[in-house]
Amino acid sequence: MKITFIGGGNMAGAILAGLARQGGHALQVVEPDAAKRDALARDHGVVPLQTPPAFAADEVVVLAVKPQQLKAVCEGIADRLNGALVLSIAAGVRVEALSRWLNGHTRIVRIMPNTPAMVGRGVAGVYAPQELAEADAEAAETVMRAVGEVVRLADETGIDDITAVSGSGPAYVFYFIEAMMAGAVKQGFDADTARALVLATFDGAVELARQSPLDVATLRQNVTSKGGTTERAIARFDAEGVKAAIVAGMDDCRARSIELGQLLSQD
Ligand SMILES: NC(=O)C1=CN([C@@H]2O[C@H](COP(=O)(O)OP(=O)(O)OC[C@H]3O[C@@H](n4cnc5c(N)ncnc54)[C@H](OP(=O)(O)O)[C@@H]3O)[C@@H](O)[C@H]2O)C=CC1
Ligand SMILES: O=C(O)[C@@H]1CCC=N1
Repeated sequence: MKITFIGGGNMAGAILAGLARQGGHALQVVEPDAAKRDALARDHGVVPLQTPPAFAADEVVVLAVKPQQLKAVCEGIADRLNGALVLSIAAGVRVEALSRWLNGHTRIVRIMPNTPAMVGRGVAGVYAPQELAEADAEAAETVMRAVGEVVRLADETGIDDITAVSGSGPAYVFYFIEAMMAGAVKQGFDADTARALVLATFDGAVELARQSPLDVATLRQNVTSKGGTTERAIARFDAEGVKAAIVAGMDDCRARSIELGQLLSQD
């Protein structure tokens, strides 16, 4: 597949790294920042471009700029698409607005990826409007399957839902890792050892959760001996409302996705 990314930032870089590793694709990136462009060319063999080329109907264009940059980018490529399949990874912005900005273009699929795509362990939600040819939806899934798992979403609101879970989710996990590393350093470990201990703990716990027939709550209870040490830690987390704060933060994340869509789709 010939795939051109418009925007070569964090998320595009992660997907391009995965696609390049898989091989077999002709990859291009349009990115104003020369340093980012050159790094993608050097590290992943992506053809760097300063301005969008003319596309063809058998090509894929991935819109990978910030939601606030999307309208200008769409208007800039609308008359160069020539029927190409457009995949938007932007948070919030709905198909209806994209289509309007792209002069009525309808071959549009929305995707909510996440940055572990960089190491082939992403999770992406894919929403294709019902009117779209199934082959286009499958093409979008094929692109994302190169860098991880894919979940097909029946409704566009599913993109808001999945943004709160897996799209933004890696940041929640890194936040928890950061907190545990800070805690480990406080116990006296040097930063490198703290990092190694915490990452190994995450790795092991996730793998155990994946392989075990027990549910996650039971696995947690199995660590938590009555009157023991873990119980104290969890009691403090509960008293500080950690779990409730995470759930509320995810609600806020989803609400921001909807808000972004409403704010940016008005133009
Ligand atoms: N980061 C993430 O984990 C995820 C991000 N997304 C979505 O991906 C999109 C990109 O996010 P992210 O990668 O984090 O953002 P970045 O800011 O890292 O990437 C956007 C890139 O687009 C470049 N750009 C700006 N204007 C243009 C233009 N006219 N033509 C081409 N390139 C342009 C920017 O350059 P400059 O910096 O010079 O402006 C920047 O390098 C967003 O819409 C976001 O919602 C979705 C899922 C996860
Ligand atoms: O924070 C954001 O807006 C983007 C979308 C999902 C992850 N990062």
